[in-house]
Amino acid sequence: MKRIAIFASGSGSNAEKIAGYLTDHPDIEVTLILSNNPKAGIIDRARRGFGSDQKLHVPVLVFDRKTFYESDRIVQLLQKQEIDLIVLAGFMWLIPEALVKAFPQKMINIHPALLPKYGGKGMYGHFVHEAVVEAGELKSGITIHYVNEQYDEGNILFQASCALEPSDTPEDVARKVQVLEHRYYPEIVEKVLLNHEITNHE
Ligand SMILES: Nc1nc2c(c(=O)[nH]1)N[C@@H](CN(C=O)c1ccc(C(=O)N[C@@H](CCC(=O)O)C(=O)O)cc1)CN2
Ligand SMILES: NCC(=O)N[C@@H]1O[C@H](COP(=O)([O-])[O-])[C@@H](O)[C@H]1O
Repeated sequence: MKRIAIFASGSGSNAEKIAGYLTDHPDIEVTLILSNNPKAGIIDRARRGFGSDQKLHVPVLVFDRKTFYESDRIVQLLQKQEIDLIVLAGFMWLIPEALVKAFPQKMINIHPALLPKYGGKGMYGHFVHEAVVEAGELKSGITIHYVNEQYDEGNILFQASCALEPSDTPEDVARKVQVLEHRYYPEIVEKVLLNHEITNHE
């Protein structure tokens, strides 16, 4: 059984889609959800349960900055739980080097733009879509990549794009990008764990 830990800071719609997609999967389970935000929406989603019958209940761990950056508690916990893949799904802090090195090529992230453009520090959530609109881009999309020590610079696994209209607002872009996220992230997580081939949908 392959075991996944999901990190999320906010609403958790991607985490929920992944957990729902993998409910009753014969070879993969979502073992733990972790968040740096005690008010994150993912906490309520986990409390309600995942899957069509909301019967999948996944433990949630909330941690603070001191624990995350000044202790090895999170690394120790993930190693003890024999996590095979760490999935960042709207996690908003920099993963420290110790955690990156403890899980080499075993940590992926989804970014709501076509990297390498519109990535790096400060590029998260609506800031990304505002920059895309400001630049007059006529397409955006998603990038799923391995995580290294820097923001958004890990090897790219998958990209999918969507067309934009000149009249699109950042909110319109966010909606179009979220459709791609929910469509592809669960499948890419599964393919990474099962070593299945991944092809782009640009
Ligand atoms: N070591 C890594 N850590 C993280 C990565 C990564 O690629 N390597 N990806 C991010 C996710 N992300 C974009 O996909 C991202 C998230 C947040 C930020 C950012 O600028 N954060 C702010 C703090 C925001 C907050 O406290 O709410 C900041 O660092 O000032 C950039 C990119 C997850 N971690
Ligand atoms: N740079 C990181 C970043 O901006 N990540 C983005 O945060 C959102 C989380 O939504 P969710 O909480 O509903 O899954 C997603 O759009 C994800 O791509």
